[in-house]
Amino acid sequence: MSAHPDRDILAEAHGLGVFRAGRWIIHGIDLTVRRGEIVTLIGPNGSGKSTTAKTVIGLMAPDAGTVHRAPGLRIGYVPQSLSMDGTLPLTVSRLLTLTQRCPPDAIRRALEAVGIPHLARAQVHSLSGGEFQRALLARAMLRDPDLLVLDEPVQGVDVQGESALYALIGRIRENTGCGILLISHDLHVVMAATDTVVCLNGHVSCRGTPQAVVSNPAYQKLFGRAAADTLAVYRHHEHGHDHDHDHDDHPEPSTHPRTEEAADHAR
Ligand SMILES: Nc1ncnc2c1ncn2[C@@H]1O[C@H](COP(=O)(O)OP(=O)(O)OP(=O)(O)O)[C@@H](O)[C@H]1O
Repeated sequence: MSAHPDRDILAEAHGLGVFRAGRWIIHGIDLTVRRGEIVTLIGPNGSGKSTTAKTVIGLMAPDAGTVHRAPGLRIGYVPQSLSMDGTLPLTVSRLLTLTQRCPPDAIRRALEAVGIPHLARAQVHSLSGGEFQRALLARAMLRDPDLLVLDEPVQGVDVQGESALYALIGRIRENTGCGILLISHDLHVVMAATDTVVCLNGHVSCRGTPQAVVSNPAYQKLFGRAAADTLAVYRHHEHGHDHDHDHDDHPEPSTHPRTEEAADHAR
């Protein structure tokens, strides 16, 4: 973390609330993403992860609270789903330039960065799930974002592919210094790759480092059996990697290792 943490803030939300169809689908959410930090929103289906992310980046207007974004902030966003007509001929290169103009060299570099330079001319509908997610990531990176927002980036990807994608996301953070807001409802893989986990259930149930969150009763209550499994996996993971982490080859988490329980006033 730099000596000027406030200058590193890319986006910050206070007391965020979104009211739809007669109810608060999220409320009272505080969230900060800093340069070089990976923040992961986890929570069950319908817990408000996508709504929170969309509000933070300005795609949705909040009905309560405030959002501050750094002036001139460049955002790369990979939405949860992208409906595409499978019959439409569309190459990967063209997918990358549908909504933005960029030179062939930039396309090549973006595809290289996500490990699929050989697929530039492939048809999008022929890609595997993992290749498609990588292509979407390349598309978001073409904007040279300060803040990369990835809504369920590993959906449709097998377990091995998942780890590879999270490793890639970690490398993107290290190589570009961007901040990353990740959304996920899977637990252990994403948590290991994260600085700060925010556990949502309409409101913030708990937050902190992955270590702090997995031990938090609010997290365990929200995820039940899956939480216990994560705890076991995470401890195993941590233990298994202790010796590697003696050398300072991983950046320190960029937020304080705190665990915070919000008042449980949901709904
Ligand atoms: N425009 C809307 N009008 C009414 N309800 C909405 C609207 N948008 C979202 N919701 C509801 O708000 C809740 C939160 O939705 P959101 O997509 O943010 O959840 P999520 O945590 O991302 O879920 P998932 O894990 O299933 O992707 C859901 O119950 C959803 O049905």
